[in-house]
Amino acid sequence: MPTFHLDTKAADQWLKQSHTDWQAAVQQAHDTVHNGTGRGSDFLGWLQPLAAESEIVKNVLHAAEQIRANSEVLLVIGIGGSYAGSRAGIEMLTHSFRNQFAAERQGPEIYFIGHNLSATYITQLFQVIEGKDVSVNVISKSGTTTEPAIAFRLVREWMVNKYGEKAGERIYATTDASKGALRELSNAEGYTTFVIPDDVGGRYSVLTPVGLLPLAVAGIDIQAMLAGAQEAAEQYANPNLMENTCYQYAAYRNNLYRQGKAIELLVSYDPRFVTFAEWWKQLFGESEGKEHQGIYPASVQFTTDLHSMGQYIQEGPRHLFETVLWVDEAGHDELTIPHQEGDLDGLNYLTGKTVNFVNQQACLGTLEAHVEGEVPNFVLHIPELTAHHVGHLFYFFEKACAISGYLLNVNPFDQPGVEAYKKNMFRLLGKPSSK
Ligand SMILES: O=P(O)(O)OC[C@H]1O[C@](O)(CO)[C@@H](O)[C@@H]1O
Repeated sequence: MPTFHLDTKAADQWLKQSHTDWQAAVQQAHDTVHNGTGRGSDFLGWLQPLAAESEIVKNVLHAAEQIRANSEVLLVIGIGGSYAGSRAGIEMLTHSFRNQFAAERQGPEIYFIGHNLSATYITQLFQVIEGKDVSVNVISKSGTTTEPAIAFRLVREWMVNKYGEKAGERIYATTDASKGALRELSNAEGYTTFVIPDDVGGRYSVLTPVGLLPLAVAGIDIQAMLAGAQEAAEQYANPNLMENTCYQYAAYRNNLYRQGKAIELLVSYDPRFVTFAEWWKQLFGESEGKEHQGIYPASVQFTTDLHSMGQYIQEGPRHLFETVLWVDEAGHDELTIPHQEGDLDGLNYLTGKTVNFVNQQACLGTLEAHVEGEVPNFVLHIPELTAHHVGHLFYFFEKACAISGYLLNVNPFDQPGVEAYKKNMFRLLGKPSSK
């Protein structure tokens, strides 16, 4: 089977010259993760992906079938790690215009809510779902996060107005096994619930019921996804830096950081990666940005952003490096550039070429230009956007992030900094201390 690999001359050269310097540190980070001896080691539950045939997965599939059978819309309520992964997976693996394109869509329309406090977004979403049959998956590990809690209160009221006593049969809660307001409410209302394991933090939870239920409702083969994650877990359990692409990525980015490259751009050449980049930013941003350290994770979409951020990347401050996601089999090779009499737009030199070919030349040309402009980069080759490979991809970055965090000497599993805004917001809102 074609596999994930890293590619660029600079990274290869660095690896050949420096692997011995980095091997000891990588081995130490590997042991810290695998022996559970580091800071945050209570949160290593993601290291072994769920078995595709497990009871949990069967229950998720059963709930997804129910939702697909009786709903025109699924509302997914969550923020951060309780939302970005499933949205990313759906965007990578289903039709680009899924919600608008009933003929192609497998399953209900899926909308996300609870990841902002925009009255406009919420109001307009209620307009979109008016008159439709709706199910709800409310997701919150803590069960107390303000944004999804407010959204759920509004959605619950809407559901009770529409379905009365039967509203609860259409509400699925994914939360802690025993604590938090959402758990208490779910128990009181008798919702079907799924558990976010104690040892999996929000940003590492996409391959638990957090991500799996919305993904399954979208018609994605979650068992193939878990098999891909399992493949990655085995492949990246090898501590040898020369043989482990995931560890090479973790070490190389730390090496660049030590040379003053403080910003990493995740680059993709397909809008299907827009939300994946958001997921990746949370993963690395919350994991590494602490103790006044950490690479700033940013993202760009090419070729779109070559016409906006391209200038900055080429000639701005030299504190950037790029990680390019490239899909080897992009699909739709049938889309070729037609011949036109007169060649008034000057494009006949491309007659018969696929759009994918042009995109690839754009990528190669950009890589060359950015290397010349002192923006180091490397390419992660993804064989194809299938459920299997996307499961592998999620795991790749989760593992890389844990290793990278330990190489940076921070706890990759906590996020104390996010409390600061909440404290102020609660004071401004007059939240009682007992709540
Ligand atoms: O699932 P919860 O507990 O609602 O948290 C959502 C997100 O909020 C954070 O706790 C940060 O505010 C993230 O770590 C998490 O992914």
